[in-house]
Amino acid sequence: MRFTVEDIDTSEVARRKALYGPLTEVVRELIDATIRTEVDDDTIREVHAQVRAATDRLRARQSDGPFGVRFTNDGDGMAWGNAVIGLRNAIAPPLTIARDPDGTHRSQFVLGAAYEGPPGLVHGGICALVLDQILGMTALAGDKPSFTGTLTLRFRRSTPLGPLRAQARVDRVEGVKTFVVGSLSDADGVTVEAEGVFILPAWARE
Ligand SMILES: CCCCC/C=C\C/C=C\C/C=C\C/C=C\CCCC(=O)SCCNC(=O)CCNC(=O)[C@H](O)C(C)(C)COP(=O)(O)OP(=O)(O)OC[C@H]1O[C@@H](n2cnc3c(N)ncnc32)[C@H](O)[C@@H]1OP(=O)(O)O
Repeated sequence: MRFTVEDIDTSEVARRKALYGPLTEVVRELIDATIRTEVDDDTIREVHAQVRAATDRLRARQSDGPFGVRFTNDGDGMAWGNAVIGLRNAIAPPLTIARDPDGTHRSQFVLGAAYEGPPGLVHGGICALVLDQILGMTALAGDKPSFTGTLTLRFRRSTPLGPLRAQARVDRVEGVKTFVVGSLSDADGVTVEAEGVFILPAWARE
């Protein structure tokens, strides 16, 4: 598993965020534009060649596999490849997840055309993706890893594409198992309810 430490300080983290964040954002826009564009065929072919060329330039030097979760010397986690929150992942919406003093985790975000399932509605698997992440981060205690054992969802009504909110809180802890509850909501209230059992794996126990 790729948990690694990078020997970098806060200013280097900030420099990398300022460099890679805008690249990811423009690729995210490219994904949306690819779905929604109605320009003429020649323009599509030209843009295809330009994107191919840009991709080849980025691949001139790249890592062998996924980004992994990297920690700085200060112990800050850089989950920059993460599918939900990753700073360098254009597939990630991305979510910024804040923690209240009472431990509740919350996020407000917008899911656009790239997350569609039924017409105009969020794909059920995307609802699960977002909820797995926020419940999973809520379950994390200190630097202990916590893996989703079971995630149960109740889709109460359709989730429209657009502005949404998610929240999660720990319900109870039983030994190595943390039970977390949460929900996804639109402006009219809850659309999906979630319950998760997150487990400190055997290999990470003292
Ligand atoms: C990903 C964690 C990273 C953490 C790093 C920290 C900081 C990083 C910085 C930023 C964080 C960024 C992202 C992380 C946050 C969220 C990510 C979302 C979470 C995920 O996306 S994660 C991927 C999907 N997830 C898996 O890929 C798990 C595959 N699986 C396994 O790795 C094992 O299967 C495991 C570990 C689940 C259990 O294995 P094990 O050997 O440790 O468990 P063991 O047998 O000892 O059981 C102990 C007790 O759990 C009960 N139990 C066992 N399995 C259960 C189950 N499935 N459901 C309910 N209860 C279960 C038993 O019944 C017993 O209960 P009891 O004690 O009462 O008898």
